[in-house]
Amino acid sequence: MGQTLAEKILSQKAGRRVEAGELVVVEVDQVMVVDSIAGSFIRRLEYLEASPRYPERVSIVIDHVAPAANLEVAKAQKEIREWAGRHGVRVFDVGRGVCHQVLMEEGLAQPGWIVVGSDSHSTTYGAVAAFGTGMGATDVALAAASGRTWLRVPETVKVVFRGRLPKGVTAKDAALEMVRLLGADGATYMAVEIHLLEGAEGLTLGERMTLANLTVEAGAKAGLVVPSGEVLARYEVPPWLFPDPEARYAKTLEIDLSALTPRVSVPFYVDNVHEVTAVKGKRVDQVFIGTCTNGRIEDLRAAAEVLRGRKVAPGVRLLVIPASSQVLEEAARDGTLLTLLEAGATIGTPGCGPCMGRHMGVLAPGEVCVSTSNRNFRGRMGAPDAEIYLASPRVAAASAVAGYLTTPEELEEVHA
Ligand SMILES: CC(C)[C@H](C(=O)O)[C@@H](O)C(=O)O
Ligand code: SF4
Repeated sequence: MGQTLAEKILSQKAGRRVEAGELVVVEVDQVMVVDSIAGSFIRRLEYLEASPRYPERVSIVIDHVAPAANLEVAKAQKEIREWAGRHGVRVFDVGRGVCHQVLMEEGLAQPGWIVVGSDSHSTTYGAVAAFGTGMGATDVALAAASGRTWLRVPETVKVVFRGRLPKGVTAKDAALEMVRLLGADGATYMAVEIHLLEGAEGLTLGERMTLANLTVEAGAKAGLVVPSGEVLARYEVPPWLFPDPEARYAKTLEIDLSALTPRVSVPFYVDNVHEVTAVKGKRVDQVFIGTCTNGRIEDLRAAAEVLRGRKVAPGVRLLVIPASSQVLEEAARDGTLLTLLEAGATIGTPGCGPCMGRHMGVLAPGEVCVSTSNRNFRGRMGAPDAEIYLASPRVAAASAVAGYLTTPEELEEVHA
């Protein structure tokens, strides 16, 4: 019988053929810990009187509250640096960027690897068919201490994207549509295996990251994109890392990219996805372009394209936080940054920015934010009644110019 990608990766790592439902103990290729969880992670290791078994397989990223926003955070970050120094663990410090973007740029997620992260969006590594998964501080600490972890081999949902995206429609819209169809708990503890067919293979690495990133919003344990296109060109993909035609799936879902329109996820649930036209005209106070979902150079360029020669509407704050220092450098080099600044954007330190409501753009009661991130839960960015609408960088940029939720295409019509 055939195997899914998740079954194949876990079989390789377990050294025996395994199937969905079985328990396995596997070697972990990379353990990723973020600043907010690092304190608990260190405490667990201290409690066990343990240190990382393979320090070179551990990365700590200071990204969620970076630079430190207050004394407590500053002390916690100091402890991280000191502990990492003692144990020979690498730290990506303030300004390097969002954990998932940084690990990908650093080549610390490779096809067929298992990456255990202290962060739920560790599914992002599935863009290169790495089994990336988020776990709590205790499990992550045990993975660091032993170099291994245990997993129940997940069932798999197959999601097939066919065709090419129409002009003005993005991978974010496709990802939101996937979450809508799956539902917020539609893939709980399952692997989402993404097949790109009939033109969809053209999706870039960044676009694949956006898709894999959002799979966790349907509850996925991992989101694995079948390697093709740019991934085959840029990575070494082992020959076994392709799904078998007879693999068994819990369910299959098909999405026709060529028929897609711009989407928005309406508060307070990520799967509450509608066409932008359904909520068009919603007043906006803040627009946030960034995060592990959509803070890459292509996202900043897409926003700049909409903003070129235009100004952010009076009273609207446009925050742009590049996902990494590399993205920021690239944006500085190619002029994207200047276009954003001329339009009235505020640029923040690469990292998570206000995504989690900890700093750099917290929302006041009653405020409305259009964000390119992945979560719009109640209170996520500040006040419990503040509203977050999740959309693509294009829609976010157009909304910043209009002062209300809209698409670039509708902006054109208004101005014509
Ligand atoms: C802080 C971290 C644990 C958290 C996560 O797990 O995802 C954050 O990144 C988020 O997006 O909510
Ligand atoms: S950018 Fe947002 S979603 Fe991504 S890791 Fe940071 S807080 Fe989590």
